[in-house]
Amino acid sequence: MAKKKATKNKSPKKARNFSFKLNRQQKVVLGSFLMLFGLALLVAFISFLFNWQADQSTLSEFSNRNVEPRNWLSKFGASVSHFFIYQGFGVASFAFAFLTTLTGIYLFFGFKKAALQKFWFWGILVMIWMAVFFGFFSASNPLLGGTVGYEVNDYLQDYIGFTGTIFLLAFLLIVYLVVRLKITPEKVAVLFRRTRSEISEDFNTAHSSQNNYEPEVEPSEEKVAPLQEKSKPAPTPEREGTRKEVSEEKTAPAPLVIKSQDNPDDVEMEVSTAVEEEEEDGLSQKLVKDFGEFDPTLELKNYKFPTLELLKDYNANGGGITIDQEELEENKNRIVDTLKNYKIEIAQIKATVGPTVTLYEIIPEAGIRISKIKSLEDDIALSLAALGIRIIAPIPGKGTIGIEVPNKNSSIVSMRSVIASPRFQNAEMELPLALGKTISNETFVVDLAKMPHLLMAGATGQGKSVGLNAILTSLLYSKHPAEVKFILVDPKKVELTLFNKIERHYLAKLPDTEEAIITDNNKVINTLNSLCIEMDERYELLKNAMVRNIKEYNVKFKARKLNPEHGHKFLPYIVLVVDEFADLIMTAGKEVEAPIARLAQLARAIGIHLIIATQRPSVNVITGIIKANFPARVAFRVTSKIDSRTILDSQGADQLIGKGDMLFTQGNTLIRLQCAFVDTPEVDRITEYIGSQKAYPDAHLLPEYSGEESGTGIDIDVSERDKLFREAAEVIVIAQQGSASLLQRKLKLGYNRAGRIIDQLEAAGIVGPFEGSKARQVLVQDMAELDQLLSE
Ligand SMILES: Nc1ncnc2c1ncn2[C@@H]1O[C@H](COP(=O)(O)OP(=O)(O)OP(=O)(O)O)[C@@H](O)[C@H]1O
Repeated sequence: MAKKKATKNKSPKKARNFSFKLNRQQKVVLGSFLMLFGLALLVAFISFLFNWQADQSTLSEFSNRNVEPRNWLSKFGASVSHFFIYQGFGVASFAFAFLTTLTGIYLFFGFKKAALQKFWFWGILVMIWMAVFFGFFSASNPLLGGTVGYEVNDYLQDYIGFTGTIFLLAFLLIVYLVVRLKITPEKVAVLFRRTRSEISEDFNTAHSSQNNYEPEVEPSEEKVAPLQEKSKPAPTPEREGTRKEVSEEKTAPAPLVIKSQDNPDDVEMEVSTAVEEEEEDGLSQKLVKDFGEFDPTLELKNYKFPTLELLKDYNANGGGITIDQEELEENKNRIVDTLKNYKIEIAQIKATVGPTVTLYEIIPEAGIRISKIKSLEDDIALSLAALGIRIIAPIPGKGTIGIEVPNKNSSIVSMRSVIASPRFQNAEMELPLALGKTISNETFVVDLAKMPHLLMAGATGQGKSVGLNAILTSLLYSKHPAEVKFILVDPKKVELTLFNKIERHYLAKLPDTEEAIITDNNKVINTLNSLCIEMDERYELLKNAMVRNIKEYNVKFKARKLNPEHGHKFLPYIVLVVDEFADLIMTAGKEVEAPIARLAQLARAIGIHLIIATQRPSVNVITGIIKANFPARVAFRVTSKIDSRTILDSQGADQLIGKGDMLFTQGNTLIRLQCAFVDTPEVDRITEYIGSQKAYPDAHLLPEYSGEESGTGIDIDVSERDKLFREAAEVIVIAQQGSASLLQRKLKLGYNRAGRIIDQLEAAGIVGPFEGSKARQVLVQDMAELDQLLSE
């Protein structure tokens, strides 16, 4: 709109009214004049350097046509040069000739004028500086500093002395280098380092004599680009200077050419439109050029990722998978015999030995019904005298039937082995999780960002907590503290405490809370609601940045295309981990279910991911709405087929053997995995290693959420008051303490009901508004006052 308006206003008619607005022809004429005039000055100045003494006597006889100066531009050249060089700025006057020529070029080609103004501003300052600098030597050669240089230098020396003048000039030089050429000590250091490495590279490759000046420029320029991409310090000042000019020259004429082709008569307004666009886009490029890409890790730039040595190597002590030929043969024979008893002939059998389970793949003879084999599950288990046999009929995508038989001696899948595996190390994922190893002993890595939430279930002691630790460890080994934040909910109070050590690196919490790890279920509600606010804020940022997800947003932010002054900031991923979800649902019910469902439905695009673990995978814990939004699920061993169905929508989890044996699904197929094992001492070492490093001043703060209870104007109908309202009021007034937990204890209420009564008491004016972690103020002093209030 604005552009259109500007374009419309600048009609050619109007433009003609302003004498300083030149049309294209005028610009070309004036440009060519200035170019040639600048070149003439250059020629005259050069000639003056050689002939100034001989020509000096001719200056006073300008009108005498018989006098012929030696200057290549005759009388004009001698006079102008004398004026600029001798009486003016000395050799620094060459800058004037250069600036004039440059102005001509800009007008001739129609480049944008903003850059030109800068050239003149800085050019004149440089000219004066050089004149004063050369003023030191004017006594031996008056051409060096010119009269201006000599006089100013002399003047300065009178007042601040020789040394003072040198200091002043040195300071001005530094100002120029820093402000104009943007040279900083860091950049010089980088230049120095790079030049050194380039020299040694050149030395190593031993380029022959072809390696003259020109080809050398190319490769070094090429090297600059990737360096900048990687947000490393900017290129050398000289190169940067030239790059800037080149880019200005390259970008500026482009619109002109297009416009002049489009509409040759109306060049002026077209050019001004183009400049507007240029500057918008140019700013981010310039910022990236000047400061490199935004680096979110800069604040903790010396942060060191935990090393592999912190993890125990279980395979070092004779661990690892051992193939027991005898056991394999025995199991094979039993499978074949059992099936034979039921008249099922086998065409082929193949075994794949995994860490805890061996998969026997069988191809039955033609004409055998798969359901028949499936129904023999218990019989096969009986004949093999083994627990945890699972029959997969057929194995998806393979056309075979799988029988999984637990190994007599299972081997531990160490966290170290999965973290060190190339699959994890080279994973190009946003949030890689090394969950464990598959039955064919391949490391299994998934991207939490793609899941986008994970539901975990398993009976007590089957490996859930180890699984959660493995997930958190994976993220600690792959993500910088600036890139991911955890919110840990641990009602058991003991499982995740170790992560307290990394509070100021990796954890997020509500403002004004002391502990980052949430152990109180009541506080979870506030955190979840605060996360919903964070989600809404992030969506707003994404909308303003016109991107669809957090990845695109952060890429744009790193490229400095989003202005932090407009509220934009680098967004870390947020991973919410709830260790005992059943407990939470029991105490807070709908109040947690609603925000969890909302987050699960909407948070995927903005980088909030939920990992929810539960011992009791019953339908009132994992409700339909939660299940629908958690397509990725992990089941450790559960106690019943019904539990298995609740979590996986199919049986199988009840046939697992425990100790980290698990089934993973992200849709249709079930994958059997042995979870990576990470022990408490290992987690302790990792968190200690991270915690001992420099941290942020505080944990990542979530948006403030004051709690719904604080809602002013709670308007509750008297008829809707709880049956226990009066008793509750009495308890509160007697104790003079307005807390829901007091009501819970005294009246044996659930948290929800107690909270509702507190709301009603607030509406009745008996207690004050919600005050964060403090109990509410009781507004009624004694029972008499309460009686009076209630009778009213
Ligand atoms: N991946 C694994 N590999 C080997 N052993 C494991 C693995 N996971 C768990 N175990 C064994 O099982 C034990 C119990 O695991 P864990 O504490 O994770 O169970 P849990 O499901 O969290 O139990 P609870 O719900 O009672 O906390 C561990 O101490 C460990 O000995």
